[in-house]
Amino acid sequence: MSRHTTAPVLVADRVSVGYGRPPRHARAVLTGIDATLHAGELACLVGPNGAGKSTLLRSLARFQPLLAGDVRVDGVSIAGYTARDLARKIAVVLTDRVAAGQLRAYDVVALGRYPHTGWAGRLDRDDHAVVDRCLTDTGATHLADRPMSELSDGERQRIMIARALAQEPHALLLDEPSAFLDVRGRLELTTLLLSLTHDHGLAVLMSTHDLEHMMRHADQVWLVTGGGLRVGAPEDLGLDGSLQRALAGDAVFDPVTGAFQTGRRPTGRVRLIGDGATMHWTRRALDRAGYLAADDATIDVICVSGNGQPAWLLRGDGRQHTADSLAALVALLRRPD
Ligand SMILES: Nc1ncnc2c1ncn2[C@@H]1O[C@H](COP(=O)(O)OP(=O)(O)OP(=O)(O)O)[C@@H](O)[C@H]1O
Repeated sequence: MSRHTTAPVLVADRVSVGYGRPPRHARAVLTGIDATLHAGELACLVGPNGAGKSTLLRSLARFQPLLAGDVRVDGVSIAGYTARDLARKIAVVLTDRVAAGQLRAYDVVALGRYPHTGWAGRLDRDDHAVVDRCLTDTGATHLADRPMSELSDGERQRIMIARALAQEPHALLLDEPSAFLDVRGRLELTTLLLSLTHDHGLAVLMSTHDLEHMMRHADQVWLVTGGGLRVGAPEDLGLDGSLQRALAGDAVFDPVTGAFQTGRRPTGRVRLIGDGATMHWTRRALDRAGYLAADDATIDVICVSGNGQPAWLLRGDGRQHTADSLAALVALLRRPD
């Protein structure tokens, strides 16, 4: 499928989710949700702790009943699917630990084929090929023979994603899939999800607290705010202040860098001169140390190169020093002479 496939796969129509029995004993966590997940789209579900992200994901996949409204997948209400047919449409990776006993990782991924196999659950050659492919795609081939009970959190997460992919669903819902992954694992997961969505047309909705990932890669953000949901491109939600209001608390969302920063006020100002990577990391070090880069500041910090090594010249207010590291530069700035 092409990168620009935009057919709606999952549509939430005036949905309320929560706990208890409607109407009298229900406690709604989120209400009035209208949202559409499209083929070929990576959507990130974000919001503060306890806002209702897991509850929404579980409800969209019919793991718990809706309090109101309807969810349609490929045009049909989820209430109208058999469990087996729904599993061909939606796969879910939750954070709950599964009791896999002494099952090997391969067997767990093979369980993902259940919507496609006969009642006996016997896998044919094509099914095994799918399982192998899903293990390869998730970088988990080397784990295939290991018992699930012996896997690390990150390794188990890969297997659970492989299992979900083995269902060959149209929509994949993941609850904080990167929570246990190391830096390399996170990058590989991002690459995998972008390939599944943009190259193969899968619709993916994942909850995350990794805002940098969201800002960089999400086609759409599902932002939980005020007991409801606001959907938009990450940049639009950054520009109109929605991310700041919903997520930042005391932190400040910098609409220029797309990053969240603490609400600490800068303690000094410098004029920063330089370019490239040295300039980038210098700005970060100064920012962390509480110095704002401003063109009208009376102290210059000049990024220079000495013998191919970065170095810095600090000049102004009657003093001039050089520093051979950013730590030294920050120490000089803080020195009260
Ligand atoms: N089984 C349950 N019964 C009743 N209330 C629940 C149940 N599970 C969660 N809740 C409540 O529903 C609300 C939303 O919880 P949920 O786990 O969906 O939030 P979340 O956005 O996923 O949070 P986090 O970012 O911390 O994972 C919370 O107030 C939580 O206490």
